[in-house]
Amino acid sequence: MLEMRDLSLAFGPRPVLDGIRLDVRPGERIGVIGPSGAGKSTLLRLAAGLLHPDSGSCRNTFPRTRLVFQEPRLLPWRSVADNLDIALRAGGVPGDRIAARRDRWLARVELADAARAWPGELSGGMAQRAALARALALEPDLLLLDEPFSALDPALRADLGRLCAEQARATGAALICISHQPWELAGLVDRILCVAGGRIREQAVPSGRPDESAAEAPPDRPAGA
Ligand SMILES: Nc1ncnc2c1ncn2[C@@H]1O[C@H](COP(=O)(O)OP(=O)(O)OP(=O)(O)O)[C@@H](O)[C@H]1O
Repeated sequence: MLEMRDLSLAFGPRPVLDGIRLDVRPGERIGVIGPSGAGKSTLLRLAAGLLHPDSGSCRNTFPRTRLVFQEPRLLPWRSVADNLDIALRAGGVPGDRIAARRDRWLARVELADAARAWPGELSGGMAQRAALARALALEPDLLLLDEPFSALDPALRADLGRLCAEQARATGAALICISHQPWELAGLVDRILCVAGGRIREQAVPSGRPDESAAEAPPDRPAGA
């Protein structure tokens, strides 16, 4: 369970987040949208424990939280396989299970043939898939996605979004995914939060691309209510 209560955080004089209340329960899949600079990444970093609020509280009792960033952040001096192995070892996976787990996840993101490659030899999309495999292989129960697919082509973006949502459904993990395209979250999330002006508001989940459904609905109720 992730529980934010009256959470506020400022960088300088202006609060980025101001009096946030949010509950995320196991199995919930949440999209986060909002204008650039509104505080979406800050919200995820607070959830991951990388930042602490100035006031209020952020309580994360999910035992395994993983945050996937916009950039892959692979260790450049280790092979793709080693990048996963190191994370799995640090995550407490028993040594005799690491190779099988790593191979299964590299296959799921179609990188089985790139296991021995260096991160510098990968395309942007391949590197991002490796970073995602590294996160999912740890079987997180809270997966935080900070626009990790934004630089990828739309088809791959949709595939990887589906993979995350399927994995979350299969394992009962909670997922929070930032996106600049609300319609991309259709079918992947149960709730959408819009971050703006330091606050979050719940917003209807679109049913598909804008040409397939009505335009995104206006905010209708406060989040956490
Ligand atoms: N470590 C930091 N130090 C100072 N200011 C910061 C820091 N991190 C974020 N900010 C500021 O806080 C605000 C919110 O940043 P954040 O990255 O959370 O926005 P965002 O909604 O994720 O934006 P984008 O959609 O452009 O990624 C911005 O004005 C940013 O400049």
